[in-house]
Amino acid sequence: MTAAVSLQNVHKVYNNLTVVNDLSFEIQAGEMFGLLGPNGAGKSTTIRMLTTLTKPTQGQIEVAGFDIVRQPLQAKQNIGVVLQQTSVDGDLSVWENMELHGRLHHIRNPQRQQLINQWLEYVELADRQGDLVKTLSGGMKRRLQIARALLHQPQILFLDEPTVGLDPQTRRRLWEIILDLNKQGMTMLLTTHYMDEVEYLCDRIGIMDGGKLISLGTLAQLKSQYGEGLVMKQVGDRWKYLFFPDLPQANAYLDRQSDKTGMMVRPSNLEDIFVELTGRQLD
Ligand SMILES: Nc1ncnc2c1ncn2[C@@H]1O[C@H](COP(=O)(O)OP(=O)(O)OP(=O)(O)O)[C@@H](O)[C@H]1O
Repeated sequence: MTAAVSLQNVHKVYNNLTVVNDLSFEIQAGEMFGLLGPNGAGKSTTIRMLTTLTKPTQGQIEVAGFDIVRQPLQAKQNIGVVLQQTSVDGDLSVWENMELHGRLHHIRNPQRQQLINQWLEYVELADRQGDLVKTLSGGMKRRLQIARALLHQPQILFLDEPTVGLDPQTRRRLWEIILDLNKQGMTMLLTTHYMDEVEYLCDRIGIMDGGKLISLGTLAQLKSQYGEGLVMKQVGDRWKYLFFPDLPQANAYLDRQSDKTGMMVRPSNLEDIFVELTGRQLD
């Protein structure tokens, strides 16, 4: 497999503050990669560098085989971007937003019209094509952003917190779209605060904290690294977590305790691993 995205020793410094600190990882073609981390971890800054919106202070980034500093235009032609702030123009119609993006990417007619139709159908917005974007719901705006990001047929899609602020049903609908695109071969990187989102969607997970990548692997790898069985022990008003390689060993530990008050056993999950790694809960 070829690396679709590659970061080598990437740093980003704002006003003497290092917000991305020596980040190195690769995303393979066709992979769905999730960057998870608390507020301020550096996820958005990483996505902004990967999508050429800001330059790394140090280090090398290649996207679709192009260096993002030396070949930003070629890199941009190969990526689609859905950022946190809904960046679709509310005073233009759905169709006009797509049309504008198509023109900016020099997609000629009739292909432009055909692609606009195709992607609006795909995200189920064809019947709203004449409506002003400001009349759409949050979920519809996000679907429009995705359709627009796909219009120039990128190989890699970057999604910065794609489901933040959406109701559970709308999140599910977006997840289905994201999974379907990935099934069609799209390489994806998404950032999120939500554990269930990465557990459901991502092949591999990178956990960031304080600008650093503190863990990287599949969910199964992370669980086997930290332990699949968990004993929770109440100490005062806090829970102490004890990891065990598997559930039977966690149960065996509990059985050996003469006083089991305030203790319980369960399989570990990503959130437990995150808390263990960072000492913090996610929002
Ligand atoms: N343009 C900027 N100038 C100065 N500092 C910045 C700038 N952009 C981001 N930062 C700082 O960089 C750090 C990382 O921010 P970033 O937005 O990348 O984190 P994040 O993991 O995406 O957080 P969130 O989940 O809240 O979006 C923060 O301390 C933030 O204040």
